[in-house]
Amino acid sequence: MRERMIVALDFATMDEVKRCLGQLDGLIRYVKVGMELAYAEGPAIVHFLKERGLKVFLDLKVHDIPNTAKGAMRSLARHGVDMVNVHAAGGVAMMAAAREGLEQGTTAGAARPLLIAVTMLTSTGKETMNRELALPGEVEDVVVHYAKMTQQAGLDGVVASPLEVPMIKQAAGQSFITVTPGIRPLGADKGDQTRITTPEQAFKLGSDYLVIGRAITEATDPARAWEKIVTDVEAARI
Ligand SMILES: O=C(O)c1cc(=O)[nH]c(=O)n1[C@@H]1O[C@H](COP(=O)(O)O)[C@@H](O)[C@H]1O
Repeated sequence: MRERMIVALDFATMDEVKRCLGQLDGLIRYVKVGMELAYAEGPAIVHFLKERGLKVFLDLKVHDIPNTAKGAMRSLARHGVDMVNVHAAGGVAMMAAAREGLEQGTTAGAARPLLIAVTMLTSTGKETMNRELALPGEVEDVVVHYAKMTQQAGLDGVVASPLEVPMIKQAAGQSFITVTPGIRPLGADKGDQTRITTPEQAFKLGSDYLVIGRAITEATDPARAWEKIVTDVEAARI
């Protein structure tokens, strides 16, 4: 189960990452490098984390014309990460091009990183989606539509809220991967997230990977926060 809990290292410097990893030493297996850290520290941060034996989800949410997305993925593949992502809203042609680029860039004999697509950001609620993004209907329906597009493009899975996982699995099959942020242990501050669940609920709903950031990284004692989540999930017998 620990292999399926990805800690979001949303920091701006290598020093902050080192401090956080020190606090979580020996506990975590999988981390996420997002835009803040990747733009500040570059590919060196990925190599640093891989050298420490951690799996890395490089979350750069590529969203561009197909040719550019393909080139971006070709470059990202060279860094030996385990998972990368695009925005499903870029469309089927863009996602298929991204996959092609990723395959071209992967070193011969090495495993291709998992390629997943962000559906509707977990910070977006129905009201915002309907009014600002001019997408009518329910968030779940749009998420499932994006999941089907993602599958059609030959990607491995999607990023969504745990709340949508059962519908995604029903539409795309059990082996279609779901990576779910929007995780908040009971009592944790919701912050900018809208579509949230507890870690226990996320696993119960069938999420393959949980992405957890501030509930761990901003805790007074990150190791204790991590262990509490693990204990709660185990107590729920998931
Ligand atoms: O692609 C992502 O990882 C992502 C997609 C999404 O819809 N929502 C979302 O929160 N994320 C990321 O997941 C992490 C969630 O962080 P916390 O809200 O602090 O747990 C952040 O690093 C976000 O960038």
